[in-house]
Amino acid sequence: MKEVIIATKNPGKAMEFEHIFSARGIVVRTLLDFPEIPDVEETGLTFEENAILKAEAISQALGKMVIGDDSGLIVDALEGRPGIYSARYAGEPKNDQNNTDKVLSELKGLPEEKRSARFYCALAVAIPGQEPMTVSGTCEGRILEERRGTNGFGYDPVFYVPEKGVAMAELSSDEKNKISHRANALKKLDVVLDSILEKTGQ
Ligand SMILES: O=c1nc[nH]c2c1ncn2[C@H]1C[C@H](O)[C@@H](COP(=O)(O)OP(=O)(O)OP(=O)(O)O)O1
Ligand SMILES: [Mg+2]
Repeated sequence: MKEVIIATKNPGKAMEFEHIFSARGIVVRTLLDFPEIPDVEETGLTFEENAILKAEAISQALGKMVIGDDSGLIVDALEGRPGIYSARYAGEPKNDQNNTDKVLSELKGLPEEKRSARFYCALAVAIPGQEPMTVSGTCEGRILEERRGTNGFGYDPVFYVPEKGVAMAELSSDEKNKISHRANALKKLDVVLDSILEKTGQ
């Protein structure tokens, strides 16, 4: 059975990767399966740098091909914040509820046309002894005035997806996994992933 290791401790991301890869007969393992591996410090200044930091640290620790995901929410009215600091926007320990509350309160009273935002996902592929490669994907939308829906994770309840007419957290996982920033980034990996799996024998 083919296997892909994702350098994440986020259960929401883990579920999405499992969902997308299982359709192709690939088993996903995440850091939730390796609790002994310490956290990777996200000291990069871009999503790509952080995705590489995560992928390379875990690839080195396990001696295998590993994919890192660094993602977040970019809000135009906030000059791109929370951006790479999305996970810890309202401080540490990270808390989705507090993070979304902070964005909602910062945008309070702002009219719809000024609430544009996008999700961004950078994926890095690290293979022992090789230079890492990255791909990215986005998903355009706007910030709602209050939470809607209970699916997904993170900022999904406050992110309106115009093409669907609902909040991201109101989409089924099937629907989200067709249009999300993560899915869009993964589509760009599609072409190379099969040959990588062949070469690494994973
Ligand atoms: O599809 C998404 N729907 C809603 N919110 C999302 C999504 N994708 C990323 N996000 C938010 C969650 C978190 O606030 C930040 C990611 O931060 P990020 O450091 O990449 O992930 P994380 O710390 O949760 O787990 P890990 O680093 O172990 O992969 O952006
Ligand atoms: Mg993180």
